[in-house]
Amino acid sequence: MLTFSQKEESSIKGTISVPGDKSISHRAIMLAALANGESKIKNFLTGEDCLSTLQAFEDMGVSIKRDGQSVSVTGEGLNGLKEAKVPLDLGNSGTTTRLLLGILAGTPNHYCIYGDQSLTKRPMDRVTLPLREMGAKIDGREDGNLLPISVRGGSLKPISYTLPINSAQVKSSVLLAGLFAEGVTKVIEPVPTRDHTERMLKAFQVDVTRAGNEISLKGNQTLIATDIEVPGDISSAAFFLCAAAMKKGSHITVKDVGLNPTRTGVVDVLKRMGANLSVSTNRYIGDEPIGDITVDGGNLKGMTISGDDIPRLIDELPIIALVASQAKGKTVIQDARELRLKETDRIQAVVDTLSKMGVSISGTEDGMIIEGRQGPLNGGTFNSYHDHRIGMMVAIASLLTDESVTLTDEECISISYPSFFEDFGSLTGSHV
Ligand SMILES: O=C(O)C1=C[C@@H](OP(=O)(O)O)[C@@H](O)[C@H](O)C1
Ligand SMILES: C=C(OP(=O)(O)O)C(=O)O
Repeated sequence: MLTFSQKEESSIKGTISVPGDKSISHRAIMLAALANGESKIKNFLTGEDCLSTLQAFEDMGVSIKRDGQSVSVTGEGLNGLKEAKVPLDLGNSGTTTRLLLGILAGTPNHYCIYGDQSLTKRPMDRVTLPLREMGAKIDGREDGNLLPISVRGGSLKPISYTLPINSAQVKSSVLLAGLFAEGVTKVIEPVPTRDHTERMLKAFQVDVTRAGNEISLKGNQTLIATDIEVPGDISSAAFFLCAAAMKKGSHITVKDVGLNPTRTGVVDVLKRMGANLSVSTNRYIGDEPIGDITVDGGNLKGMTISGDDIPRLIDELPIIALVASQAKGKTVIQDARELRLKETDRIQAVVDTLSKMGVSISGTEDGMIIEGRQGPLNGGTFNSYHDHRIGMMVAIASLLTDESVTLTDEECISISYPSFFEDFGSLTGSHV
């Protein structure tokens, strides 16, 4: 339990670097484990989700050494994974589960996977259905939709798969299974989703091509070990970018953050809301752009966020909803039904939390409608719903009230941002 007691007039100031990107850290361990030779990963995210990925591959016999944020992985090629002696515990991580299922589908061993209470409720048929179509034997509760799930993979045939939902996890799962299939696997994505898997496969010298919205990959290619530096996570940076944008007098810079255009929806939305924000792309690490984002606090206006914007900021929607509560006019979020299937039902959690803080907000089937109020919020005691992004939203909301805000079950924030409270303290000058 944590209590925040900032003053309403306090602004946030300073320069930070946020921890490594969660999506990229997962993929770095996975691809390095499937490669031949030693890959060194710098700035690996030591959040619990990525540690679940690391542990799962160690359990499958991959030699992994970690020293803080530096990880060395020695892969033995596509067929190098061993049968694990234990069921694989994937904790709270949807990305680990869905991407790993793609890999296990191609591996001729038997595996059992399970996770925490939240992960056990999340739908897996979005990947188990196409993976079964490719030939994997998968079983689990609700006919393979819910964990625990068991897999016996091997002898996959390629498919051409049009994503029924706009999900990078599903795209990546099918592409990773495609590495093991005889022939060319194709994934068609009607709306672009984060493309870290495709970019990183190229870094491991896999020939993966894109023509329009169709991504193709031939099976049985050799992944060549490579070194990877993980950019800062823009989804973590978003909490402080949003905080600064809505607090007048604020001025912050987040350095060395990933600027992959499939992830920068939050930057575009803040700009469209009128935020004073500048981005400089400094360099590429691997195929991923990286740079600094500076934002000054000011007046914001409401807007509609929908369609192709959604996958580019899906994890940022809780904090964007909070920003909307401080903007002038109404903000409408649509086409974000997926939010109901995250670590918790994020539409319900955001609506309940912000309503209790005094915001006029309502949930819809696929989004939220938020009336800007531009006044101080109510304090009180709030729960994270065991969802890291809801917990961080509450912490940032505490900057918008002069009443005290207490957050319970805050430990879950270390799932994606283990040093969140240090950065919060350094930018707000407060000790929590
Ligand atoms: O591929 C990834 O690394 C992720 C994809 C997104 O999920 P969906 O693919 O389910 O939209 C996102 O919400 C998640 O935090 C990470
Ligand atoms: C939805 C998220 O992650 P995952 O799906 O990997 O649990 C998230 O980090 O917000």
